[in-house]
Amino acid sequence: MLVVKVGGSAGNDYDALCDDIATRWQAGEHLILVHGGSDQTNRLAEALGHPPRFVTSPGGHTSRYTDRRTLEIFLMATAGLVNKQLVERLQMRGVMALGLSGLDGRLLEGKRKSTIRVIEQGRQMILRDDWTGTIERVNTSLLRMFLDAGYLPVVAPIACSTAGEAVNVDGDRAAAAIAAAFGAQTLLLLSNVPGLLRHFPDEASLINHIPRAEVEAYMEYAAGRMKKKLLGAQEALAGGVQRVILADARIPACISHALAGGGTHIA
Ligand SMILES: Nc1ncnc2c1ncn2[C@@H]1O[C@H](COP(=O)(O)OP(=O)(O)OP(=O)(O)O)[C@@H](O)[C@H]1O
Repeated sequence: MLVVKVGGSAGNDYDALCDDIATRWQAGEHLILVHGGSDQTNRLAEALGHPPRFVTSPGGHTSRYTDRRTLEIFLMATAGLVNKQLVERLQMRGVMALGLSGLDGRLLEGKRKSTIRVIEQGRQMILRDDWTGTIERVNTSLLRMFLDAGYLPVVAPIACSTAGEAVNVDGDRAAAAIAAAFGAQTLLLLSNVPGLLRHFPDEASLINHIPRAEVEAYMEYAAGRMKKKLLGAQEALAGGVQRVILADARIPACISHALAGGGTHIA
């Protein structure tokens, strides 16, 4: 089983990705696709007059502040447009793709954090009306049912809280939870960079290999949301996934390229 997560930031080539997926799927490979939606969420938020706001936790992780209106915009853009654009591309290539969010059938279940601690202008603050969460359970039997029936699940990173609310969850960590729940051999985190760069944005400084026990030490090279990818990698490996690859989704045959040694391999 291969779990692939493609980012939603600008620059990724979804057509090339779907070409590669279709070839692999038609050759009989089982895979699950998870995706992000940052760029479309930002555009829609601007268009609707509710611009995005990013906050930094005391631990240094950056995330989208998700008040109720932002959650609704995130649902429209990510579970709506991005999810259906991927499903459409896969269907056009003959793949029986099925779009879902983690809310549907409690595919991804977890805890909502209704308040979050953030650092703003050097001061710690508490923000309320937050609709983000962390995943605690993956409904593997539902995903397995679709896979066994010949469907390729395309999953948007929204989870269902224990109380049944929709919550925004991180896409990389959602993919990690799914990969761990399935005991996947490989988790592929594709985005608009070649992998972890020692000197971002210098692409010649790509780090090819990170020993699994040393991920923490490499956090110092990751700024902003790249930290979440390393965190997701750590969670996947701790959950039994054999290797995590951070690789480029802007190039043709991006999955094959990554599996053949491209990107940053963590194992
Ligand atoms: N050391 C680094 N190496 C590579 N990228 C880095 C590094 N530090 C920070 N980054 C940033 O991380 C970004 C990738 O994370 P980002 O969250 O934007 O991707 P994404 O997976 O497309 O998002 P989403 O799934 O939320 O839509 C890169 O575009 C880059 O700006």
